[in-house]
Amino acid sequence: MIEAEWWDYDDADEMAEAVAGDIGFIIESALDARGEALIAVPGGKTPLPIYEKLAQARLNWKKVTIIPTDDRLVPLSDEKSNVRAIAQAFLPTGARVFPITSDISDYKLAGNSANAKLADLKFPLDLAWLGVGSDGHTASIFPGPDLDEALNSPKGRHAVGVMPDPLPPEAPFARVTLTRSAILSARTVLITVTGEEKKALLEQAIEDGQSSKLPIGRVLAEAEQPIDIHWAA
Ligand SMILES: O=C1O[C@H](COP(=O)(O)O)[C@@H](O)[C@H](O)[C@H]1O
Repeated sequence: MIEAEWWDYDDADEMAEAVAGDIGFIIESALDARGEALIAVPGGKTPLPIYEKLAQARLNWKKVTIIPTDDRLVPLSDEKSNVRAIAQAFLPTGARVFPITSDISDYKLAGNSANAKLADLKFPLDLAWLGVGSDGHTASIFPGPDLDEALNSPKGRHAVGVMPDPLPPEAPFARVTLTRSAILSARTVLITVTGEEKKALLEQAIEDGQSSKLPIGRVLAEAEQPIDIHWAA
């Protein structure tokens, strides 16, 4: 049974303020408890105003490592690169922004390389912050030949390479993504979405649970922790 708590806002600005406050608190608690924080943040467009607010928080950013939940296999200079937007927002704070892609075009090898890079970090994540695509993907867990590996890789396998099928028109690239086990081992899991369409999709995915056809439903179905879902119209 998925335990989800919804937080509704009138607009994206109000949501950005509230979510940045919550994430700031999560980071501060991790710094107090362990002296460092490791968080994964989504790419795409929805999180951009939240990055901006969060980057204004007064935190000991030098002890914070930020990784993308997933990335597109494009050069770091490409505006579709998730880590590029994360770096633009957070490098000025002094945080460590950790790319999970490299210059490897074979997506399976790129996934292995991301997994090897992530072995240098201290999991579990303090936060897995997820977005949801209008097709129901989350991170870069998509329908296609790699769905099973992304969902069912064993504990300790943090990342895999994926080829979405169909390719999403807004960013038609092979990807690397955190696995479901890496996401769900996080101390906190938080979702941000906007718009009525994604709200309805997420409600249906939660209701369907294990039998959901959508990656977000399949990920959440295995969650043992309560999930906070922040939604703005
Ligand atoms: O391609 C991606 O899409 C999802 C959703 O992005 P959004 O702009 O529709 O919120 C995102 O969470 C993921 O990280 C990204 O690679």
